[in-house]
Amino acid sequence: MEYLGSIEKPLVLSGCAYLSWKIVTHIWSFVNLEKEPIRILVTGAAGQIGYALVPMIARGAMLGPDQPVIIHMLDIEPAAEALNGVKMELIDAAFPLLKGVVATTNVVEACKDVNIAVMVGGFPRKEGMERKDVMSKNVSIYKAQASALEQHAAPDCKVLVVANPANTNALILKEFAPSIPPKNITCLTRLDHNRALGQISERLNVHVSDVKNVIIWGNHSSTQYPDVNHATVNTGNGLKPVRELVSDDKWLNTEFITTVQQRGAAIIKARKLSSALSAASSACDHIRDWVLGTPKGTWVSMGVYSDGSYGIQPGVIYSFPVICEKGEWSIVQGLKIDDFSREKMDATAKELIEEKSLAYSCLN
Ligand SMILES: NC(=O)C1=CN([C@@H]2O[C@H](COP(=O)(O)OP(=O)(O)OC[C@H]3O[C@@H](n4cnc5c(N)ncnc54)[C@H](O)[C@@H]3O)[C@@H](O)[C@H]2O)C=CC1
Ligand SMILES: O=C([O-])CC(=O)C(=O)O
Repeated sequence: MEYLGSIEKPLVLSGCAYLSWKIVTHIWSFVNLEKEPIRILVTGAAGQIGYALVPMIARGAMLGPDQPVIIHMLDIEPAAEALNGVKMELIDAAFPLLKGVVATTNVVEACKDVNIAVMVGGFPRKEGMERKDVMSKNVSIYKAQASALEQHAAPDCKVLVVANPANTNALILKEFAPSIPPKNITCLTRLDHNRALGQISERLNVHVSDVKNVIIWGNHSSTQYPDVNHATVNTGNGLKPVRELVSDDKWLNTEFITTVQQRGAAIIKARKLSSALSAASSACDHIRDWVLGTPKGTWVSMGVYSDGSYGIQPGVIYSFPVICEKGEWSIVQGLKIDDFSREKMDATAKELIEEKSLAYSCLN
């Protein structure tokens, strides 16, 4: 600056200061720019999963801490008063991200312009029942709600079916909403995936976030196959295969599998109610990863329409390992499948094919 005279120097300095101030305010205006709210439908919102799920969504657990949301809640007429109570509590909790609440028993109003639909509404199974025992009651709900979603939701709406039998309800929804792209219809097996991570973490006494890449194949039922053949643990000294660390194939091939398969029943036995907080939390995980992407090197399990990968015939919603990027899931390809896995993957596929024909017979 030596070459500047006493008049130019203050002018240049104040010019620089002005420019810096402009840059800072410009960046700040971007940082502060509030995103448009996303509309999220929760059906069965007056039920126990709904009651756990809506505050998680309103707190940002599903779409992140800077994403405003408008929650649409649907339930049936007998639950209208309870639903209104949930709405009152959402207002009372003064969630900063919550920009609006629609609480209704009208399916058209509920589906209007929603970007994400979490379908929890239905009848839960009770102690001693299999998930397919609630089939006849629930598939007809999913047939009816398919057309409402197709006609009134946002065109790119992402759908997650939670209510049981989750895979088959999702399939019925897909079949009766032909204009919704099949890739936008999924079902929840993330709870099973998280349960498998939890069991490994307990067994190895490592933190659950250090365990990754378990797989749930197939149906969200007692035939599902929780597979650890590709799972790893971050030991702090690199990634090690779960099989090597557990070093007990007998446990991994028997008790581990049945514990995960039967965990829903164990919760029902203990609580006399089905899993609600873990189901709600896993539903948030499912949508968050789908919309915002899976972390690099990590896959998750999602029930998606089979494209024939791993020899699973198209025509069923089957849980696969997926990675998500830019709002799209894709099935992880090329994993080696041994004979033990093959048999279990086929058994759960067979159950889904049977469930499909049972579902259709319930609808006729
Ligand atoms: N995929 C998964 O990982 C899990 C699935 N589930 C399933 O989720 C479903 C919900 O479970 P909970 O919340 O415990 O049951 P819940 O009985 O407490 O709540 C279900 C709600 O759905 C409502 N509902 C019934 N018919 C409806 C309709 N046509 N439209 C809108 N709402 C309707 C009910 O009035 C009730 O408020 C069950 O089918 C259960 O088996 C439960 C846990 C995990
Ligand atoms: O077992 C049930 O009926 C509820 C459920 O789907 C689960 O907890 O996984």
